[in-house]
Amino acid sequence: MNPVLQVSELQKAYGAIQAVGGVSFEVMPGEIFGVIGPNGSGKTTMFNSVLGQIKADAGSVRLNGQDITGLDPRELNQRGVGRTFQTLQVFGKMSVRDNLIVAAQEHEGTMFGRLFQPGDSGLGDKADAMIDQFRLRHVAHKPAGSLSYGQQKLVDIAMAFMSDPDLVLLDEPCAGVNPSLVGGIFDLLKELNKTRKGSFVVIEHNMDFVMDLCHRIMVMVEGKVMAIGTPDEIRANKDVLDAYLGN
Ligand SMILES: Nc1ncnc2c1ncn2[C@@H]1O[C@H](COP(=O)(O)OP(=O)(O)OP(=O)(O)O)[C@@H](O)[C@H]1O
Repeated sequence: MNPVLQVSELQKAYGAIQAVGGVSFEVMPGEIFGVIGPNGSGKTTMFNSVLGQIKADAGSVRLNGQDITGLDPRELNQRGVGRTFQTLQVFGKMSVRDNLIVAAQEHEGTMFGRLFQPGDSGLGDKADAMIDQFRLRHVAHKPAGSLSYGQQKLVDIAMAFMSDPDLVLLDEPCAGVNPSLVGGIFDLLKELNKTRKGSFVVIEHNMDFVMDLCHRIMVMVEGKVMAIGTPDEIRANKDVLDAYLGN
């Protein structure tokens, strides 16, 4: 089996700070791959370099064997890579349903939805199916900005899945979410992984969430990979316990 994502020797510095110092890992088809590490260990910088949000200084990124190093986020989206951000990216004044339609339109390369009120453009059924899967039916026609933070987070995640991506990168899906909604996000990601057979990369500080959700986990410390392994291997790793989990 060939990896979906292959990151090799990725590097990114901000002046004297080596935010990402030669990170390599692979994500296999259908795998949920977690990324953990202390604040400032380079997780988001690594993500943004993989996703073309920022330009890496060195290293390469391959998607299904093809070199995608340096492609911009729109090109990546059209090649089947979805993402969520640490901060919400929903359009507050648009309805939940229209947010989902716009996300799919962007994948198809039309800016129509951003420029005008989106019509259905054949994507309404798909948006409705996603709304049902994410249990958002009761708020589907409300402006996304009027929803609770946790519900907006669900909309944000649903938007990433509207393009039927092979690979989705989720940056802290639980951050700021009321604990009562965290279980819902967990169940959804498990279900999406099973039904859509996509691969996910998940940055998350919630240890129970990440340990239960992920097949393998990478630990980053000071811009480098300290360990990659199954949750049990990571829990038992002495270096990881000393540097991170034991705190
Ligand atoms: N735009 C930037 N300019 C300068 N330094 C930056 C910038 N972005 C990140 N850094 C620095 O790079 C290092 C890695 O930051 P990064 O946000 O990638 O870590 P992180 O592991 O995602 O942290 P957190 O868990 O807090 O989100 C930190 O020292 C941070 O201060």
